[in-house]
Amino acid sequence: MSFLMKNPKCLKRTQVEVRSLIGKKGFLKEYDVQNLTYLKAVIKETFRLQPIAPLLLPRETLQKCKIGGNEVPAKSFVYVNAWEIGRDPQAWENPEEFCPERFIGSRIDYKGQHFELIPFDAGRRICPGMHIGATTVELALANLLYKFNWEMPSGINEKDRDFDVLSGLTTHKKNDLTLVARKVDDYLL
Ligand code: HEM
Repeated sequence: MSFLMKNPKCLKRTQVEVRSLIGKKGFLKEYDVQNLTYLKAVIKETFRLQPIAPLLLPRETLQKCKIGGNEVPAKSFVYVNAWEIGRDPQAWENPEEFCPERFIGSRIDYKGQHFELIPFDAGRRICPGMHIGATTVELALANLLYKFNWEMPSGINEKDRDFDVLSGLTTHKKNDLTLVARKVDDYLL
């Protein structure tokens, strides 16, 4: 929601997609979100810019090895910086820009096959809850956008919408995102 409030055109496009696909159905179920291409792209773009575990989980090397040409002694802690990888200019065009469109028609996904996008990590220890995690986020966002129109409270302006996070293994917003939700009458949907 923070990224969408900062990018009203993306908010509008996501909302139009959700409402036109779901029509007057009243509530979205898990199987509905499979057809929400743009909303899925919004979530991928959010995972790219703001991975929930920015350094994934640390690993300890069992024996000395080489990573990217560097000698790493045995019993070293190794961190993979998913946050930095998601903003790598060699992998992404305009990496700092929130642009869900970059995923439309792209094969890049977060399922561990594309190392430029690894919010759930990759390989043997990839998050086993990846599908339920992503679906839960998709479903919650889709229903929030379906049922409500969203506005900034009066007196809050552009510069108050920050992306500061608290330090920790997982990302939590430092300052709450406070929004005004206006319920859309069913007959208007
Ligand atoms: C959007 C939601 C989620 C994200 C971004 C996420 C991300 C991650 C990441 C980055 C790891 C560390 C992988 C590693 O480097 O070892 C992990 C591990 C794990 N996640 Fe998730 N996760 C999410 C939701 C869930 C859910 C819903 C469940 C359970 C229902 C779950 C269960 C686990 C478990 C059990 C591990 C440890 C796996 C292992 O050590 O082999 N996750 N997750």
